Amino acid sequence: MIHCEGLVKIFKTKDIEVVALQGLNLTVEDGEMMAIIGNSGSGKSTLLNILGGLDHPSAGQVRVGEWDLLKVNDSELVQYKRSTVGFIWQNNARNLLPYLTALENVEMPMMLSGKVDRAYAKQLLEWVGLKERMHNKLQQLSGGEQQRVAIAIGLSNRPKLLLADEPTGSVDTRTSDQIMEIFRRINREIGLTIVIVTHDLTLASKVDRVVAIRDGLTSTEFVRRNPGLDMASEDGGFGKQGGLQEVHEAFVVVDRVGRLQVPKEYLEALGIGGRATMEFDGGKIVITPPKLIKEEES
Ligand SMILES: Nc1ncnc2c1ncn2[C@@H]1O[C@H](COP(=O)(O)OP(=O)(O)OP(=O)(O)O)[C@@H](O)[C@H]1O
Repeated sequence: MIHCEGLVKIFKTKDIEVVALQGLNLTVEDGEMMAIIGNSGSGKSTLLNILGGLDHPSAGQVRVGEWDLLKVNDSELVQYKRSTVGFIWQNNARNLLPYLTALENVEMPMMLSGKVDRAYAKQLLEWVGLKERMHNKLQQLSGGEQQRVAIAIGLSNRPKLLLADEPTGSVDTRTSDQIMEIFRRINREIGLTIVIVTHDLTLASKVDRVVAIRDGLTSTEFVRRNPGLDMASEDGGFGKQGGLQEVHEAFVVVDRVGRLQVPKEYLEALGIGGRATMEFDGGKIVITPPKLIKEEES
């Protein structure tokens, strides 16, 4: 579904350039539900905005389905956004219209794209657990319910890919669990590919694969040890404390030409700056601080 290779995004302002993505590689399979984690400023939203067609990449490759997002023109991009991708933001509910009902809010974007499908709008609200509340005005719904209306809207154009940026960032744990349950269901039942950006490791531990971004590059991948395990139980089947390392195996990402990212903490601990020594001992690759030439000579 998604294929990024060497993806670069540079933001240029008057006097500075920020390289937000520095040659990022990422592949997401059709029907996969995965999460992207990373510190603030690591490039997560930049990546999501590019995948959502909201921002243009600077260089590299980025394909979503049949679309080449580096090459699309403006009218193709409109088509891409209408036909392929759905978006959910942390504060999506803020963009809803308080004086319209939940159902009317879901129908609104359908109207803007020229085709209202009331039966589908109702089905979406049923999927997100708002069957009984679809005729209530938005202002009569709780924050969590409004976020679920926003999810229904994100699905209203029947996307093939759903992008969610901190979708549970401003809701309580119960609503957060409900939202993850909705994602899981639509992922299973209609095979929708879902990419979730989050800071929340508990949330991330509920998906099969988590990709960590550091400084605009994919650095580590966490793959679930037991993907067959039923995730429907309250704690995702992992115990309440199910952190990433407990549930997933961590792999460092090595790109096609052999580049990998060594965590800054490791480098600092060993005092490695611009250079290091690398040795292959037949079973391991060992990176050590460079030996001083003087030492070698003595
Ligand atoms: N429009 C912009 N103009 C200039 N710099 C930008 C712009 N958008 C993002 N950046 C910079 O790009 C880098 C990556 O930002 P991005 O928002 O993608 O990070 P993030 O991982 O989503 O962070 P957060 O978790 O805080 O949302 C940051 O250094 C940020 O300051």
